[in-house]
Amino acid sequence: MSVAALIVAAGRGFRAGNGLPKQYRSLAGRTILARTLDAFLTHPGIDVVQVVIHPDDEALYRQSVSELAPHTAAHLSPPAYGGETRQNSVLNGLEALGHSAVDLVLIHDAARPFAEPALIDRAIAAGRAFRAAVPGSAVTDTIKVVDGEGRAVSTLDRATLRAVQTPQAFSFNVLLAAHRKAAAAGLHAFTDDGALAEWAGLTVHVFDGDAGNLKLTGAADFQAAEQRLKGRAMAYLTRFGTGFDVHAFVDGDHVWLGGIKIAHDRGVVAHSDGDVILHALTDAVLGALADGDIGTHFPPSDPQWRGASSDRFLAYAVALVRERGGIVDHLDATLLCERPKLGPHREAIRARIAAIANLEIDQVSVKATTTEKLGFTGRGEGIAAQAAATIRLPEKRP
Ligand SMILES: Nc1ccn([C@@H]2O[C@H](COP(=O)(O)OP(=O)(O)OP(=O)(O)O)[C@@H](O)[C@H]2O)c(=O)n1
Ligand SMILES: C[C@](O)(CO)[C@H](O)COP(=O)(O)O
Repeated sequence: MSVAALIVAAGRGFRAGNGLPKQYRSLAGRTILARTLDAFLTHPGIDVVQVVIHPDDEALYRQSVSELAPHTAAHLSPPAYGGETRQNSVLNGLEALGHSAVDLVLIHDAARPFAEPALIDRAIAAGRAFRAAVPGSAVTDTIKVVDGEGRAVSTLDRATLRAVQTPQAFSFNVLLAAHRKAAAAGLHAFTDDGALAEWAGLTVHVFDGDAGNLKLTGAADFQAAEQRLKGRAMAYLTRFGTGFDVHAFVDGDHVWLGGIKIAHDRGVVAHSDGDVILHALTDAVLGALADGDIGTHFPPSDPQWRGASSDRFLAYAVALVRERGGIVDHLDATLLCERPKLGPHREAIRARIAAIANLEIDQVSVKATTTEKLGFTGRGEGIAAQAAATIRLPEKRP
């Protein structure tokens, strides 16, 4: 049985304000969408993850995916485009998934980044048992029906009410048929798939939700989520890693430094593009993770890394930190050579490293020193860089 997660991320987030669609806002250094995707991509019960995005958000989507570890992101299907309403977006995602052999589908809001593995386990089990199942929690407020003037019309029996969340689990074919039927009937505004399934005549089972599975809707929700992650930050351990890299000079007309191509009267001998700053930084991040070095992850014997842009090495190492629920706090590199001079390129290099690692520029430092004409760098035989990375890793995965 193949289980798919369909993540709807095509909304505009009007109620949250802030301009940026809320699923692409950052929470403690990581976008909400990356957090949501990670929960499903790393769950062993999920075989395929389909995301539905707004056509204007391609670049934002790619940025969020770059925060995932590459081996995790490999399980993502190409994104589908959403529609005017959440319901339309779900239908588009189901149609996109229709080409894979999916039996059970979990529909989940991108705006709910705190879905715990146990909740996903419950959704899969209930979906298998009941064909249509939604997570719900008892309500603690008294709920009143009001008229257009704000007057209470009636008070509902709280004991019969449940506040419903996602992920909602359905037999794939059953939900797709119900969605097509609703669209054909001109109905497009069901606020959840459970309601649409009820309309289509299905019996929808309610299983235990999770009070922590917050949907980020208004500004206050973002503050609460930040607070929650700050609370978790108490349980983070700071780790520090160092890196060092050398390349020999040969005939050539440029060098790559910190992801920037710099005209020079020498080139470097390298399997990749020979960017000593990015290589040293990659090793520093891997060092902080205690997870081997650049050669372990990108063997020089592997022809696919010949001439490779070193951007991907650093992006990969940073994604590993984030995949483990960690945060990169600071990257610092020192270039060792007589020439080229770093000064004219320093800000461009800092900006480029910040973009590769998805950091603010004030989290990136780049410095340089000559070695007073001593040693191989002093004689102009080669170029070197050393680097340090400060990261935080959770004692317990968030
Ligand atoms: N046309 C839409 C509308 C919503 N969603 C997604 O459905 C989820 C729940 O919707 P909501 O929280 O209402 O998000 P928005 O529609 O973005 O918010 P708002 O109503 O404030 O604009 C979100 O992950 C949102 O991206 C979607 O994929 N397509
Ligand atoms: C699907 C949902 O999250 C269940 O609580 C909710 O109905 C989505 O509502 P929204 O208005 O699209 O945020």
